[in-house]
Amino acid sequence: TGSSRPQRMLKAVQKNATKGDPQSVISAIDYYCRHKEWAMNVGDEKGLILDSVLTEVNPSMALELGTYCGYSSVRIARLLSPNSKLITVEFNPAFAAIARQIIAYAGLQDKVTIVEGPSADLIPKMKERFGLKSFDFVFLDHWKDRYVPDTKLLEECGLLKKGTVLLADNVICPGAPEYLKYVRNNPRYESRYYKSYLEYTKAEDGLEKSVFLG
Ligand SMILES: Nc1ncnc2c1ncn2CCOCCNC(=O)c1cc(-c2ccc(F)cc2)cc(O)c1O
Ligand SMILES: [Mg+2]
Repeated sequence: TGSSRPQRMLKAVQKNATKGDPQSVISAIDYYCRHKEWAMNVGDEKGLILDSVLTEVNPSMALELGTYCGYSSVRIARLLSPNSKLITVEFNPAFAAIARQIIAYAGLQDKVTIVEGPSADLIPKMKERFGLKSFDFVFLDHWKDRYVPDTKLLEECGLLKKGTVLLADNVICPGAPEYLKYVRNNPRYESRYYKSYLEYTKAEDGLEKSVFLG
């Protein structure tokens, strides 16, 4: 059997990016996915919005749900201050294996912890496993029908604090309509939509930024 799309993406990084240079890893993936083979990375256009929200929040502890090949893990980790950390959760072991190699190629392995398994099982174990109190920033990019249950779970597990920023990918395409209803009609969140485009396409998509008010 041949290679997988994630394996071909890793090869493109190893061929076209510079080891230890996160921006070159990001550019190599964006070039490959725009000109050779589409893949479900947050991409360069929504990636600029992610960058600007991250720079504003400057999180000490960040959580990502849905690692895929590690593109957004690299985008997030490259902007973290020293001693700040990213925990990223991936369900699919094959994706996690590629992500680990792409994150290491970017030289960001010391800032990123990849945890494999379903978010529903892992979120309740976060405090004890990582000795953390709460997250300052959460990037939701996993199964779109898990956005609401996992947000509720984060609340119930006391992993959100006043001011924690949730940023959700794909709220238009593939869409997360239940999530938009949940955060927009909820007095505990201050929500805002950033209109953009589905990665590497002209289709509409966007990010929803929701600040937890405590
Ligand atoms: N419970 C869990 N815990 C941990 N990990 C978990 C989990 N459950 C699942 N996973 C990992 C699943 O990751 C994939 C989720 N992402 C997407 O499905 C996605 C799809 C498109 C897309 C596809 C086709 C089109 F035509 C148009 C758009 C674009 C995107 O930007 C996407 O993000
Ligand atoms: Mg996405």
